[in-house]
Amino acid sequence: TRSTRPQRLLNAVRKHATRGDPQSVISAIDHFCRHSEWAMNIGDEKGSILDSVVSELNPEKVLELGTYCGYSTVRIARLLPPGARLITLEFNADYAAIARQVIAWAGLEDRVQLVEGASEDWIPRMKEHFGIETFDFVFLDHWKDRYLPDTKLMEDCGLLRKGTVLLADNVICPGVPDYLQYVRNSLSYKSCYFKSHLEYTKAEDGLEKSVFLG
Ligand SMILES: O=C(NC/C=C/[C@H]1O[C@@H](Sc2ccncc2)[C@H](O)[C@@H]1O)c1cc([N+](=O)[O-])cc(O)c1O
Ligand SMILES: [Mg+2]
Repeated sequence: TRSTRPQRLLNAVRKHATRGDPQSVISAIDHFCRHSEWAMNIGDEKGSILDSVVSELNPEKVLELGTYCGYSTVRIARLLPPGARLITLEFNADYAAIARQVIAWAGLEDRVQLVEGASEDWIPRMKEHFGIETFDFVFLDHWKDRYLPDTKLMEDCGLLRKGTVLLADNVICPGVPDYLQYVRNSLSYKSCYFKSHLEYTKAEDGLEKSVFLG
């Protein structure tokens, strides 16, 4: 049977990246997506914005919604101190299997916990199952119609604290209008837009950074 695009992306990582070198994994995926096959990773341009937000925050507890092949998981985890933890939720078992190998190739498995399942099922279980009190940073990059309900669910489950930062991918393309309207008008958030481009293209896209005010 034909290989899948995530499998071909993993092959490119194994072929061109150095084990234990996260930057080489990032570069191998970006090269594959620019020159071989487009894939829905955040990419290098928006990825640099993600890097600057994470570096400024130095979060201990991170949640990522939507692992896909693990590209942004590697981008975030490579910037975390060894004691920090990144929990990443992925619904699709095939994507999860690829992402585990990408994360391992980067040598970051010690600070990443990939959980298979749906965010709506796992968000309510973060406290009792993972011993998480609150998250310092949340990266949203999963199904676009889940950004808003999952944000409200995180609020209701007490997983956000004063100062928690939410960073949402694709707020222009494909777009998340209901989520944008909410974080930009709610008195519980201070929100700002980082204009950029859709990964590996010239189309406009951007990231929305929203600080929870409690
Ligand atoms: O559709 C997009 N992303 C949806 C991503 C979804 C990812 O999250 C889980 S779903 C899940 C994971 C966890 N919990 C519940 C559901 C899917 O299995 C996939 O791995 C997208 C599309 C474009 N584009 O240009 O079309 C560009 C992008 O940057 C995108 O992120
Ligand atoms: Mg995205």
